[in-house]
Amino acid sequence: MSDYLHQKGGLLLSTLTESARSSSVEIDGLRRSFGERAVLDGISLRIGRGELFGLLGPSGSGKTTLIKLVTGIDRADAGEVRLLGEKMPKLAMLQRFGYMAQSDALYNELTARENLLFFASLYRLSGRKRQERIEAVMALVDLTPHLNKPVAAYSGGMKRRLSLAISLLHEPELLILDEPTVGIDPALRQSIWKELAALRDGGTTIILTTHVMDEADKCDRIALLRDGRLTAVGSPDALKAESGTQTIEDAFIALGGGAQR
Ligand SMILES: Nc1ncnc2c1ncn2[C@@H]1O[C@H](COP(=O)(O)OP(=O)(O)OP(=O)(O)O)[C@@H](O)[C@H]1O
Repeated sequence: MSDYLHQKGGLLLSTLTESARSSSVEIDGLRRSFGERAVLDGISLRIGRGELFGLLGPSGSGKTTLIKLVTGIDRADAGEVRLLGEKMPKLAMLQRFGYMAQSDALYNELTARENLLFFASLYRLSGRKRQERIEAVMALVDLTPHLNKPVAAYSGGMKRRLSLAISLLHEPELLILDEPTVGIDPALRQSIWKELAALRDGGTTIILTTHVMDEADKCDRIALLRDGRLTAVGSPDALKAESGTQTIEDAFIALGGGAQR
């Protein structure tokens, strides 16, 4: 009997470690209400390591609320989030993921370089490595000539690009991006998507929200959030097949992605 329990325990443990190893993001039974309204009404989801995962939903469906719970910025009323096997919220996890909020969290009175230096110190980057990373991320978002400008003089799109650069600064193994390409020109948007795909190919897990359907099509899997629940989760092709549609936009509408109730 004890052998049996030992074996069963071992099996359970190895299943749990396997799932922790293969999932970057584990969300279980997440609920969040504002007043009477349940914005998230029992969300459960697994996002695998090295997956590029898109979160879609009509405006007001709770995408940002979910992202804030995943990062640990906001607390759920019920349910649990684990990032890279660690229960959130956990301060030490800030080193391990990159986060780009929907509204830019930048110091306007400082230059871009000073903003990057501030975040580099939070991520304990210093010396040559810090310099290399600052140069690399500013080149990536096409802001190198504007490194020494105060952020107050940046346009909205430039601020978005700087926020993206900051989220990438410490080469995190997990990237959480809330509408990363809003206000960014098509050419630069394409190069940012190439970089996101390259990061994913290198093993980085990426979760992002988007309203842009051709971006959703580039994700490995997408989830559709509506009325507090995930109404569909799968690869773009699987969701098109499931809804009998040819485009992700039609699939989005067919699967209940129209305006919120
Ligand atoms: N702190 C808060 N207090 C009260 N209501 C909130 C709060 N944060 C979000 N909400 C409400 O929760 C709902 C979901 O908001 P959320 O920003 O998560 O939606 P979203 O899907 O990200 O929308 P969008 O696509 O327009 O960015 C909205 O009705 C919003 O007004």
